[in-house]
Amino acid sequence: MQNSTHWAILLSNHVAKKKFIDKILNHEAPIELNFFNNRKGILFSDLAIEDFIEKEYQYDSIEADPATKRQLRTFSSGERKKEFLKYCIIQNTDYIILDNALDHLDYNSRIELHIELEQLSKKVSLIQIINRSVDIFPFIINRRQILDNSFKLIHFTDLPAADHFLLKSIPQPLEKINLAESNLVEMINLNVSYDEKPILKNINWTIKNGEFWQLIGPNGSGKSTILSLITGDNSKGYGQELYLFGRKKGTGETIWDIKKNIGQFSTAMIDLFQKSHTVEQMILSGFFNSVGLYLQPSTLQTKVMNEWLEFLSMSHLKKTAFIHLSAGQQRVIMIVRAVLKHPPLLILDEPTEGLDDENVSLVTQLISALAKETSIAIIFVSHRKEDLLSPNLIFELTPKPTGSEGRIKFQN
Ligand SMILES: Nc1ncnc2c1ncn2[C@@H]1O[C@H](COP(=O)(O)OP(=O)(O)OP(=O)(O)O)[C@@H](O)[C@H]1O
Repeated sequence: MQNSTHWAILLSNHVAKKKFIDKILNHEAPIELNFFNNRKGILFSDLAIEDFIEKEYQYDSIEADPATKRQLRTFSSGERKKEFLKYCIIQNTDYIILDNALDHLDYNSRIELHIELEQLSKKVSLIQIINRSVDIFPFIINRRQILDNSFKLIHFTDLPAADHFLLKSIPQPLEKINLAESNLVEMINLNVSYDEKPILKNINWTIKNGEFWQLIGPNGSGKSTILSLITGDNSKGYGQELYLFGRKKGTGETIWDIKKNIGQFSTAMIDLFQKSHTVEQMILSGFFNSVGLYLQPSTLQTKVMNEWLEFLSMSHLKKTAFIHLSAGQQRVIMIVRAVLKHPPLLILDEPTEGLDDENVSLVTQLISALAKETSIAIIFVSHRKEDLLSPNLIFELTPKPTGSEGRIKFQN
């Protein structure tokens, strides 16, 4: 297989990625890629993985790797990628489209996948679709970028990251949530196992007011599990030394007693919203903790919403449908929705995954401003080190056969 059959294509978030990928798979690739038009391909992407999980669930079957005796949904997000790649390889297609293959993978898994794909490139053509230029595999020499839905392939240039906002101060909340406790979360010797498989072992972690944490750990080390304990969504916290906002878990609190103190963002949350809502409706719904705006906002609430839009230099987009925003703008609006009330704790689960360089800059500037200008404690979960973000503390999970151990890796 000649190297000339491998392509890296950098897509801006303005490009309708699915449509572009479907064109290639349906033998309608643009001229430069017409090598693929009479060949059979398969898509390796998060969406393809989700479809696969749906199929396994529907038929109660194990399709990806029968040897594991486990359905794909029972794996962590990183583990799922590895399993699904094995499945793609055994389908023996002429080419594989790798859609943001490195997203959600930890550092070592990225290196492993890189080596594996370089080997694989000797047997099968690869089309790497990426949003971030740093992710391009060095062994792929054909590099192009696409900036809009004309799907025109142009030669690759580095786009400068733009400064978007931050000329003003973060808008203040209507009321401050005052907590007597400075320890927002306290875990003492916390253990979690699933079906007798130990996941977390003797975790000791205290999160205080205003701290900016990054939570790291390899795929499957238990990051999502820890977050679900903090948000009150995981029942494994009962009967353990887990204190959330000054109260021991399982002492008669409601889920709302916990959740009212937390703002949360994960990419999966975007799917919960009707995208036809306008930007202002999306932000205002944060006052009512509703998925959509069903109550009339007060004058003061509207004033705060306007202040946020001004802060973001997005006032002109107020009446725009959320769906028409760029992916980065959508995330910024979702994060604003989560922090309107300046909750004591903000949880950001991989907020930059899938974004292009320009939108990463937009989102990281907002997070950085929240960390610097407010007393909101932040837990930022990411496998990437973002240049614009400087968490004060890093909590690292290290997998062991007896369950992941946790430690503070960095403190400044
Ligand atoms: N409901 C469940 N039943 C059985 N096993 C589970 C369940 N939820 C998670 N696990 C397992 O617990 C381990 C930790 O998963 P978790 O999703 O917390 O890891 P993670 O660090 O967030 O991974 P990633 O970086 O890949 O997202 C994994 O081995 C996963 O397969």
